[in-house]
Amino acid sequence: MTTTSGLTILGAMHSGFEQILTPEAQQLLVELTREFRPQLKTLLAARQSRQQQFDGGTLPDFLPETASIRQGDWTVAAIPADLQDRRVEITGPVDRKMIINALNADVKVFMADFEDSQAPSWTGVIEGQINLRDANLGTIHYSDPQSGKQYALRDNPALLIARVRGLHLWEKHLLVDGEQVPGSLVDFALYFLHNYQTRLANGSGVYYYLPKLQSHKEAAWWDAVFRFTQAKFNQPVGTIRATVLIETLPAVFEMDEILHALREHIVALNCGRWDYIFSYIKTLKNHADRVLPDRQVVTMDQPFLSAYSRLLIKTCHKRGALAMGGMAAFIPAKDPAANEAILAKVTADKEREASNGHDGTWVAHPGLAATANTVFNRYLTDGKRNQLDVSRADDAPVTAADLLAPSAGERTEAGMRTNIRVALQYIAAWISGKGCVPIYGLMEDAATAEICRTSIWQWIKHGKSLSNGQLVTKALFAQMLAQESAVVRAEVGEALWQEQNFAKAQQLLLQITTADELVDFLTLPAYELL
Ligand SMILES: CC(=O)SCCNC(=O)CCNC(=O)[C@H](O)C(C)(C)COP(=O)(O)OP(=O)(O)OC[C@H]1O[C@@H](n2cnc3c(N)ncnc32)[C@H](O)[C@@H]1OP(=O)(O)O
Ligand SMILES: O=CC(=O)O
Ligand SMILES: [Mg+2]
Repeated sequence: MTTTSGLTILGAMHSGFEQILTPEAQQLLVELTREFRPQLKTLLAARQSRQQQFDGGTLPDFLPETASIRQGDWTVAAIPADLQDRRVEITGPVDRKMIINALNADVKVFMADFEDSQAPSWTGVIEGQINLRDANLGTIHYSDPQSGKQYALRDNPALLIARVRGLHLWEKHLLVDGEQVPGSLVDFALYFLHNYQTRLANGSGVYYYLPKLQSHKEAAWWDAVFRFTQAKFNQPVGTIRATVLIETLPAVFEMDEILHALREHIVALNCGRWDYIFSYIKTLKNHADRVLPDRQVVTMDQPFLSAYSRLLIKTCHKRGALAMGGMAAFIPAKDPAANEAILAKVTADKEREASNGHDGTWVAHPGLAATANTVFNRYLTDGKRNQLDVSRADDAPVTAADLLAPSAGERTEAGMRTNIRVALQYIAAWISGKGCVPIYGLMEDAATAEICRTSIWQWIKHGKSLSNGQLVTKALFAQMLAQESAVVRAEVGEALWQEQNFAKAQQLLLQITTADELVDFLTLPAYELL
């Protein structure tokens, strides 16, 4: 259907969708797309040419042309009162029940996710906007058809921040001038339009998380999008506030520049560790001396990850921005002894972040909020809301070599087989519309699944051997994929195997892992199947 505004809507207009895709929303999408899509394409092309340099042997480094920004004396705009204390944030997809449970959890913030934990099906995207609108209005409720349990918001729910899709994702159900609209702009625009009045009436602002940026020029693009939107709705600069995930290897070398480009809108950077590990693999995919070991040993105490966390804190605090920690992928277990072990691991992870100087952290599940609170409450006593006073100014400088340091650890047959089973199950879930799933006791989302499949691709590319002496080849992978698919088929049962498109997932995993060129994001070919 092509509307009078010039937007073509290819997705079905289910009941209630007209409240989101209103004429005003359509107009905003058309204007934003016409204004910002051409530059976005240039930025995406720049990612490719920069990657060609890394593929040719160049290593990422701090940019000489922006040295004056790094050396300059400046800070970002003051942080609004309701964003000062973010000691524990829960994250999760924009399903109705999850939103209510997240906002009711014992956390300061809920990051409502259109990215790593959300498969962007048409209904998921638009229903997500309905759900967030109702959440901001305070009217959201849900009745579970299976259990009959009723869900509604508690008093003083957590603060809501929406994470939009990454710049690489397109919305195939919406066309402007015959071409797809950037998914990032769809999520941004619809969330702004349907919530800014409610949020401002409540004395707050419109808050976003921005994922997967690769350069300060992309940050400047977002800054321009914010300015355009604020001006259009006669709202002052700073109505919109952003937290930027530093979760790509190129971006870690441009943290000052990203803060500077967004200085009137930014409040924090966040260590998105899972995408960061994925990006380390992808960016350095041709560098035989930087191939990572098993995913299980790439933990935050690896030198390159420790350097990343410390430099992010130092950079943010120097500029007056918060430095958010990231996600431990553990989720609670039913068995009490197993759960105790999980809580101990989460405690250790959060302790490392808090003692480094992070201002807050993420949890994947409400059952982990108390554990994370306990750790951060010990650092935030006597009315302290954050650790902006921890400057790390006396630390030895974090160098490019520190940020790129190779990781010690084995590549094992068990590690490779686990990667296969996890990637297979995750892709099957994603193309069936579910972007975050529990697999073998861990939270798995787009970022963690990317690590699984790119690790194997890189082991094949560089002819790495496993600790048992087996050479990792395309043939070995294909053989293990067939074997592990049979294991998963037995584990999930025939009905789910058929229902969740496991055969398609198996085919896609085979294709992207044995391709000569690394596929940029698994969600790009997977989106064709969604
Ligand atoms: C790399 C990154 O980007 S990290 C950020 C992206 N990832 C995420 O956001 C992870 C979000 N977490 C999740 O989606 C879920 O925790 C999962 C899928 C991993 C596990 O969910 P479930 O299988 O439902 O777990 P479980 O059965 O233990 O849930 C118990 C209850 O907690 C709720 N719950 C679990 N996780 C969350 C969450 N993140 N937010 C809100 N509620 C949650 C469930 O809805 C369920 O509620 P109910 O008792 O009312 O039915
Ligand atoms: O988005 C978070 C990450 O770890 O990736
Ligand atoms: Mg991420």
